[in-house]
Amino acid sequence: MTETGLQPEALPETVAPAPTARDLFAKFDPLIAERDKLMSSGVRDPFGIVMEEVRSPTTAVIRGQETILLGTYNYMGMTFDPDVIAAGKRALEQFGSGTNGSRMLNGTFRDHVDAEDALREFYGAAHAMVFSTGYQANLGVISTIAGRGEYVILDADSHASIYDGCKMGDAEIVRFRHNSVEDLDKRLGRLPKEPGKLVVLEGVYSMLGDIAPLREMVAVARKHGCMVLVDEAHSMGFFGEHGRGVYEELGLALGDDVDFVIGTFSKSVGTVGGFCISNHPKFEALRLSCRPYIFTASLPPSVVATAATSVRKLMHAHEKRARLWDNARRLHGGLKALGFRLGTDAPDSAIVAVILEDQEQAVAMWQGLLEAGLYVNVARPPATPTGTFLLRCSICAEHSAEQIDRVVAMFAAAGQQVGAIAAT
Ligand SMILES: Cc1ncc(COP(=O)(O)O)c(C=O)c1O
Repeated sequence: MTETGLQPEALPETVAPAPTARDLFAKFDPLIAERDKLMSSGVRDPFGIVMEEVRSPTTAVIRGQETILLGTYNYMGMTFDPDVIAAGKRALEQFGSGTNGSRMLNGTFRDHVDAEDALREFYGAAHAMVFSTGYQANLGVISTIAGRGEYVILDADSHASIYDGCKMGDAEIVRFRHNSVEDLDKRLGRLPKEPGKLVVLEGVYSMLGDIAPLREMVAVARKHGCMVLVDEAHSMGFFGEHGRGVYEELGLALGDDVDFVIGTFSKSVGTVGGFCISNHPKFEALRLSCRPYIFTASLPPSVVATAATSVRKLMHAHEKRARLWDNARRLHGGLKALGFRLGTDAPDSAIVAVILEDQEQAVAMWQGLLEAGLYVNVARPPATPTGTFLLRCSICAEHSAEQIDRVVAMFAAAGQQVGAIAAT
């Protein structure tokens, strides 16, 4: 007798082999091969470099070496602001390290309400809603606002969070050619008149650092009866008189021209979190319907306290804004003079993207810069348009002119070494 009580002779003669699990990771083989290729070409950290020590908004220790940071989105250098740090410490001590719950349940603390007040002040807006990240803000707002039978119309070069927000919702998705007002007009003209439509734009597109022709885009969107959402992730703090973004810079108004502004705390604000602001009278209904707002824990009070302090300081950061633009012009001019092809002709963005021929050249130059003590971002498809390989620099108001000059010299040496520019 066996343990189960079956006689051995009662077992079927052949036992079908237990099915083995189909390996769901097989589809990742090409990615793994690419990672191995990168590593064999000398890239030590294909999953991102490690910041061993960060000493200021513009310097860190990477691979044991003091390195200039030119590839973070710390545009306004708020991460080491003493008032911001003090606010975080106060909230940490007062409320503990986390909220343990959703904003809808136990996760709204006084500092969350205060961060939303700070955003309303900053934008002069009626409503503000804080999310755990900017990614979730796009995911939640786009997927909730544009529903079944309606349309969401987006720029082909939109950020992944915008694409994912569209995919998560039930609306029909229509893409138009990057920054093309004519194409937007043409595509909107083909859609039925009745259904609700949401046009989603970005103030600054983060790969090439180019600015959207928002005035013309909004005029076209309104002509076709569309609502407009603008993601100002890469412009908040330094575009427009109050630092509200490209829409403010171009003289557009919240409400009349733009219905929703999406932003993030992870760039100029210098912490983490996302938000949406609006003057729409029914905006607060999103708190009851937006899944990425409801079904996740709220940000720790220390994080939203740093955000609120930073946002209020950014309202008056006129000197910092001026320094950031000086730095942007200095870097743009320096790299252009060396003969690099840049993402935009005009120095009107805090992102300066150097366009390279291929992945090998981009990776080799990125490595050369890192070894010389400079960190920039390397970007390639699918994050960039097909066939575009970039070394992306993002400027900080706290970079000194001397640091920018050193950066230009490092680009000259590394660019000559890989043949991206002619040797002098
Ligand atoms: C245009 C844009 N929107 C949204 C986000 C997401 O922001 P967060 O880092 O807060 O998730 C990013 C981040 O890179 C972005 O570039």
